[in-house]
Amino acid sequence: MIDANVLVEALPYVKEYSGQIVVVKYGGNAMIDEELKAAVIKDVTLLNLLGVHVVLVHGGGPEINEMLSKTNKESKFLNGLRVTDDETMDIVQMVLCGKVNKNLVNLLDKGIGLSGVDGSLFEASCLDSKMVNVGKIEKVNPQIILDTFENGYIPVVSSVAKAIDKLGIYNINADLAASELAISLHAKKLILLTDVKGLMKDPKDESTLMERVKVSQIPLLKKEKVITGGMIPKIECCVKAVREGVESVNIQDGRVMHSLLIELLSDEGVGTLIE
Ligand SMILES: Nc1ncnc2c1ncn2[C@@H]1O[C@H](COP(=O)(O)OP(=O)(O)O)[C@@H](O)[C@H]1O
Ligand SMILES: CC(=O)N[C@@H](CCC(=O)OP(=O)(O)O)C(=O)O
Repeated sequence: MIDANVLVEALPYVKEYSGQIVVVKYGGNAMIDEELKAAVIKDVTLLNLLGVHVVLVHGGGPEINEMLSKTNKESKFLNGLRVTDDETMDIVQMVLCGKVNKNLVNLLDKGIGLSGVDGSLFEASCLDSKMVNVGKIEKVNPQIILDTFENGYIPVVSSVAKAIDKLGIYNINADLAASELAISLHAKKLILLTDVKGLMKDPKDESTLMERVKVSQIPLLKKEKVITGGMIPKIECCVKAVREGVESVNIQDGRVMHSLLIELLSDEGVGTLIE
C-alpha cells in the first residue's frame, strides 16, 4: 500500500524545484552497480517530469582505469587529478564521450549526450605545465544546455573541454566540470553523487559523517589531511560553487537507492551539505 504522506511531504519541494536547474555529478565509482544506475536514471526521469531541469554530468574514472590497464598503461593521479599523457587523453576521450556517455543516454527516454566540446560548452587552458592534457575551465558557454531544456531533453555531459591555448581537447575532472556548469547556469542545487556517505572526519568510519560543513572549515580539514585523494577536487569545487552563488551544494552517497529523490523531495537530508 502506498504511503500518501510521502507524496504530501514532497509537494512543497516539487513547488520549490519545479522550473529550477539542478546539476547532478554522477561519479564513476557510484556508477558501477547496474541496479543503482537504473535507480538514478528513474530519479532523474521523475524529476524531469516534475519540471525540474536536471543536468547529469558524469565521471568515469574506474572505466578509464580499466581501459588503460587493458592497454598495459598505468593510472597515475596527482592531487586527485589524472596524469594524462597523449595516449591516455585518447583513451579518456573514447571512454568518457563514447562508452560512458552513450550508455547513460541509452537508459534515458529523453537523454541527449553532450561533451564539453559540443557547442563549446567548456573552454579550457592547461592547468599546469606538469599536467599536459589536464585543463582548467576558463569559460562556460551554457546555451547548448538551455537549448536542450527548452526542448524537454535531459542533457548528459562528459567532462572534456575545448582547448583555447592549443589545438585539441583537455581532460577535466568531472566534479570541477559539474561545479563550473552549476555556477554558470545559476543552478539552485549541485549534488555530487559518490561512493561514500559524504565527507567524514575518518573516511573509514561512517559514523563520523559531517552533515554540515562550512566553507571556512575546509582549509583546516585539508591541512589535517582529513580530505585526501579524490575528495580534494570534490571539496574544492563545492567551495567554489558555494562562493559563486549556487544556493545549495551536497555530497551524497550514490550507493543509496533513490538518494536524489530523498535529498530533493523529502524532509530528510542525506550526505554532507557544504554551506
Ligand atoms: N574525508 C573524507 N571523507 C570521505 N571520503 C574521502 C575523504 N578523504 C578522501 N576520501 C576519498 O574520496 C573518495 C571519493 O572520491 P572519488 O573516488 O574521486 O569519487 P568519484 O568517483 O565519485 O568522483 C572516497 O571513496 C574516499 O576514498
Ligand atoms: C583530470 C581528471 O582527473 N579527469 C578525470 C575525468 C573523469 C572523472 O572525473 O571521473 P570520476 O568522477 O569517476 O572520478 C579522469 O581522467 O579520471
